Amino acid sequence: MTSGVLVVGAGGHAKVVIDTLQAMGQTVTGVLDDRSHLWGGTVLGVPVLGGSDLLGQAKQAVIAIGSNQVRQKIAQAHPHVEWIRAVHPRAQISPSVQLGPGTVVFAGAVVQPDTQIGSHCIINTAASVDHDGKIEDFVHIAPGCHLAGNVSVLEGAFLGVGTCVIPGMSIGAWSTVGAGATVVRPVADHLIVVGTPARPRTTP
Ligand SMILES: CC(=O)SCCNC(=O)CCNC(=O)[C@H](O)C(C)(C)COP(=O)(O)OP(=O)(O)OC[C@H]1O[C@@H](n2cnc3c(N)ncnc32)[C@H](O)[C@@H]1OP(=O)(O)O
Repeated sequence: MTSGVLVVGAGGHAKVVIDTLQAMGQTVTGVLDDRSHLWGGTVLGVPVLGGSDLLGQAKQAVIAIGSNQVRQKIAQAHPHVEWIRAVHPRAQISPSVQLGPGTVVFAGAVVQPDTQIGSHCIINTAASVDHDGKIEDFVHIAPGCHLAGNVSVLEGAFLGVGTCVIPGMSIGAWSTVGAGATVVRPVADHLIVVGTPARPRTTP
């Protein structure tokens, strides 16, 4: 069993996860990535040890991959791993907030009272989730998003950078909200919406 934390994924998102874990005082012992050309390299000075099959040796790990589908697949394939939370010391999280295992919250993010955040979510840099939010598993809320009170984001949804959501809205499962959109009506499952007000993207 490897001591310290393993990080799965060797891309840009992994750099921010490693930086966040180190800011918490955690020791990150290795990075895992299935792209074999990265093995033997480093990410922020942390060695890339091999592929995700090495998770079998992990005690604690975080999945640092932006794709919501890929995080779900890896988490489901490795139920024995202790998925830890990575919460930057300069994120502000109300004590009443519930955070699921494997979820990461980056610097400058604010999560207000009685919000529930599921497993393997990403609350990215300087995003805010206001009171009574319900964020389900495998959601990614990108940098600078602002969710007003009582917003629900269902499993696997992705909110692009700078999204705004008015109070009480629901974002459907595995939906995508384009960068800079303003959500003023509920969004159905498996939809891509863009713009202000956000509307389903029309394809030519
Ligand atoms: C730290 C980090 O980096 S975290 C990562 C954060 N990432 C993001 O925020 C990315 C968000 N992604 C987007 O907004 C994307 O543009 C998506 C998902 C909405 C659409 O992506 P694609 O399917 O590749 O769309 P594509 O680029 O082909 O554009 C298709 C059309 O939609 C329009 N469009 C794309 N994105 C948007 C948007 N956010 N708002 C308004 N219109 C948009 C394009 O202008 C284009 O219109 P046209 O056909 O009239 O020229």
